[in-house]
Amino acid sequence: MGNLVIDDLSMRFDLPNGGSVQALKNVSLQLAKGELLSVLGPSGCGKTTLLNIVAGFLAPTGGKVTLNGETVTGPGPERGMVFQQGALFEWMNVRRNISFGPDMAGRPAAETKPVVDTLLRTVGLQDFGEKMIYELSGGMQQRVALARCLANDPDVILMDEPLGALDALTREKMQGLVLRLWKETGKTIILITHSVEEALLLGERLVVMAPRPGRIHKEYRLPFAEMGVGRDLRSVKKEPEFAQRREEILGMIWDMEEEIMGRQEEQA
Ligand SMILES: Nc1ncnc2c1ncn2[C@@H]1O[C@H](COP(=O)(O)OP(=O)(O)OP(=O)(O)O)[C@@H](O)[C@H]1O
Repeated sequence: MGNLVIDDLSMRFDLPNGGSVQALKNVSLQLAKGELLSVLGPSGCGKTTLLNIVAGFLAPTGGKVTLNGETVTGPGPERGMVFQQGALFEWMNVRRNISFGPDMAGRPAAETKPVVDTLLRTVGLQDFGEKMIYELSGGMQQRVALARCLANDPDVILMDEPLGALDALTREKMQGLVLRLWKETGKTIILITHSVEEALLLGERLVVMAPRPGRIHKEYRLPFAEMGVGRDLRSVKKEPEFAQRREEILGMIWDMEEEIMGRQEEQA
């Protein structure tokens, strides 16, 4: 039995004009503790909706999510979320951003301080604890977001395009950090990305979703995340199997997008 069970999820949004959108239909997935799943798919295939249901921000119209046997009915500290950007508290320094969850939970400062010190070192920000968020680069801000999430010691980390706003070089460094954190912490991670390369590099499992209705189109089990731990990720991308998978998945998503365009032209 998986640690996180997504069981036959469906989500229909009712629209003000009386119509509705079937954002997800019969999506099932099981993640064992410590698995890293990346989710790819064309725009509108329900990736964010899926993550928001697992986070407990949205209630599904069908099916359910359970974590360690408990049904998810709302947000909870055992499920941490890392967004693309903008979710940090600008008016607090780095240290206070990271300790926010434990502070809110009423943990004593003397207990939290060493945890924050360790996390600052883990994400390479040991000299930046007293800085304000606006003094940091985008990559550093995402390091804070990761540390803040880890400070709550969640069982599952949900990442919605966490590296999407970063420049290419910073993004590559951060991909290495995500892999290292995954291995060091043993957390279960679901990562949404629009980048096929990122999904291949970081996902030991990868799900490609299809739109209208949002559903699982294909699932892979991949060796690259394991290969990439502690290794230059550019060398992983040079593996022949990596290039082959990249072309296969790019072609799959291209075909889906062509079909969506075709349908939109028919409707116009
Ligand atoms: N609150 C809402 N009300 C109505 N429709 C919604 C709502 N949220 C999402 N949708 C619709 O559900 C579908 C799935 O949206 P979702 O944002 O989950 O897709 P996505 O794969 O994350 O897209 P993207 O890659 O562009 O972020 C889309 O057609 C979207 O318009």
